[in-house]
Amino acid sequence: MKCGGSTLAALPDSFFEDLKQLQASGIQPVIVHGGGPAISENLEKLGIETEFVNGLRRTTEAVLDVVEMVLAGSINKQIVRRIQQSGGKALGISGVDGALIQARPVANSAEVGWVGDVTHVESNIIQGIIGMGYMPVIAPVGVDAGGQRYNINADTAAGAVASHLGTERMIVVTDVPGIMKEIEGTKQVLPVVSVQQIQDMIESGDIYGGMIPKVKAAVSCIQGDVQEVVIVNGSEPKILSRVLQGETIGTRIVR
Ligand SMILES: Nc1ncnc2c1ncn2[C@@H]1O[C@H](COP(=O)(O)OP(=O)(O)O)[C@@H](O)[C@H]1O
Ligand SMILES: CC(=O)N[C@@H](CCC(=O)OP(=O)(O)O)C(=O)O
Repeated sequence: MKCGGSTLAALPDSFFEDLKQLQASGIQPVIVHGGGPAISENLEKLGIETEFVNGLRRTTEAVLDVVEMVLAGSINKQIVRRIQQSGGKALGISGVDGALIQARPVANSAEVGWVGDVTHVESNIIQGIIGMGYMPVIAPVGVDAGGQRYNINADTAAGAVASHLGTERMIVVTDVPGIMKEIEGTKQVLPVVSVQQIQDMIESGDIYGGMIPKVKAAVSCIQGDVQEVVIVNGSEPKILSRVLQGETIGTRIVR
């Protein structure tokens, strides 16, 4: 599951209770989280300028310090604490620990700086945490063999984790009820979207901004073992169990 920074603060206690119940019923959720708004807030407090290039934060060494502090620090621990408060068992880890998320510079690194693409995920670490009875909560910071850190878009990191784990499904929890499109003057949630429709909607501008890395990550993981990616709003009651029960909610992205 990917939990977006857009929705983290607004997630109700019932979201974490639902998660705990899923864990207790034998389902093994794995969380990769974002935290874009909290990073921007902290950069602003420190007087460090921030800018996005095609949805990716331009990441200097100074920005990287704040990204790691916020993602692997406060945000990661906030999620762990909320799961524990609901009675669940969670263990927070960043992509740097155990070289969990291995990365290399993105193709346009001259423009965006220390932003990474995922080259490998040490999925045995995730399996080990699950094996100990804990829910892994992963911050999307990557590392390479030389010890360099990378800022990785959380959707990209979640897609790579889902692919390497070979999970059946990735749920993307965000602040909108799914992929929306204006149909006959009203904005509607599309219940199912194919890879071809996604390409058309990016070209037409119906999918823009923060939705672009989500759909790109979805397309890349459903070309592997992942069967479907579901985009949902985290503030809807019992959203995770409703998706798992097969309710028509949010947007399902299928091959
Ligand atoms: N077609 C679309 N349907 C729904 N949301 C869209 C669409 N295209 C762009 N968006 C935007 O994507 C945003 C979600 O991405 P983002 O803000 O990065 O969230 P997160 O922090 O959860 O990753 C929505 O709030 C919305 O503004
Ligand atoms: C390279 C890049 O842009 N990284 C993101 C990482 C956090 C993220 O993706 O958080 P959301 O899911 O809340 O957007 C950033 O610096 O904001």
